[in-house]
Amino acid sequence: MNLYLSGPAEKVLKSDIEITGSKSESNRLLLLQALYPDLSIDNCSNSDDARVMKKGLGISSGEVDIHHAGTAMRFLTAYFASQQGKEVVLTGSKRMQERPIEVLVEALKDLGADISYLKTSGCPPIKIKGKRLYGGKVSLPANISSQYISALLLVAPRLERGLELELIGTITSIPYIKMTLGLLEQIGVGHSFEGNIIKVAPLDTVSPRTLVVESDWSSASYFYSILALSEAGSTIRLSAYREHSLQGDSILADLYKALGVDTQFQENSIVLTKTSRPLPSKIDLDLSNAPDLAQTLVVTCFGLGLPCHLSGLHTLKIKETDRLEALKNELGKLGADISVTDKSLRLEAATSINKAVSIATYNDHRMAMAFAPLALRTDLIIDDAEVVSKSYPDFWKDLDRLAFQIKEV
Ligand SMILES: O=C(O)C1=C[C@@H](OP(=O)(O)O)[C@@H](O)[C@H](O)C1
Ligand SMILES: C=C(OP(=O)(O)O)C(=O)O
Repeated sequence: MNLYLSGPAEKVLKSDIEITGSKSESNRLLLLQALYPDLSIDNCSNSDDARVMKKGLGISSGEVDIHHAGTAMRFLTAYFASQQGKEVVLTGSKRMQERPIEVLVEALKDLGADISYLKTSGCPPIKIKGKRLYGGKVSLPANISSQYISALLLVAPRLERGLELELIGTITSIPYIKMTLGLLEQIGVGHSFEGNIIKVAPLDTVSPRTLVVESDWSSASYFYSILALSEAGSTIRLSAYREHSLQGDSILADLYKALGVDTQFQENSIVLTKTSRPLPSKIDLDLSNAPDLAQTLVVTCFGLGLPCHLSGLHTLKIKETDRLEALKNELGKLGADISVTDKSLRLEAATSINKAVSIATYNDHRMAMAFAPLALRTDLIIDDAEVVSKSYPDFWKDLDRLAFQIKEV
């Protein structure tokens, strides 16, 4: 499905939008619920990634295809490795079969797991024969993906000796590790994170309780971008959000202040308002703690005609696609002067935007959603627009609520 997008006829935007639960929190809680069945989950994400996570947790033998879901692949690997008597094959999309998992597999093997590669060494598909793992100390590189660390932490309280992780190298995507520890804390798991050592204590049972997933801040980023590109006075209420979030992408509220968008926390919502504040002369950010915001931010800057330099992007090359190359190609088609390295991106101030360009999305939900706000500046076509379902299946419906003009072509 390719969609032709134009901006709303009414220039001042106003809408209320309910966003589905965070996919990161949901996939962690789904795993914790499998380990502690007394847990219940409210506002669980309706994303494909949460759906495949549930499906994976429901099997005890045979193959499960987790498509493009990085967290599901990594979290289920740790789960099945520690489930005695279960024997499964975890596979995924063509891209998933290129996304590295060796760091996690090696750490689990050090703990006694039985995991083998079925195609390419270091990547899915993998065969896992579940064993009783006892836990203890293990070291692993921390500069490739935090998901390996979260995967180990999530199963840690179920291991007899708990876990002591030594993180080697610069730790990337730290807020996601803290989110994992924050959720463990909510169910009563003892832990510490000092320097490069994380310790998790064992826990046998939890008392029955319901954990409420906050809505997804990465999904909120597209509305921040829309507001940044809209007329002063435009306002959007998003729910359900909390002022004290476990999600690192809640840094959006600060980042977009510089781009003219104010955030007010009201009960369970955030109210975003576009102000008439003057823009800075350039944006320069290190996004190693919020890698999923890179695409949104660079497209906003392009639409605003602002130069921007983003660093800390070393994880982008191994996500749903090589996001640095994808951004360079697609912004380039729109007329941007953009250059990338393997960990940074530089965009020069745009003076014009090419019209009716088709934006390829590379099986990456964030390519589709990050480019959509540009319809406020020029008509554009988003190819394979259904990719959004990986994290935000209702994205196009919600854009329609904002009166964007959307036509299937
Ligand atoms: O743990 C998580 O839920 C995630 C961690 C991040 O990945 P990396 O740690 O690989 O950067 C992030 O990009 C991804 O969307 C979700
Ligand atoms: C990188 C992402 O997801 P994952 O790694 O879980 O596939 C994402 O949602 O931007």
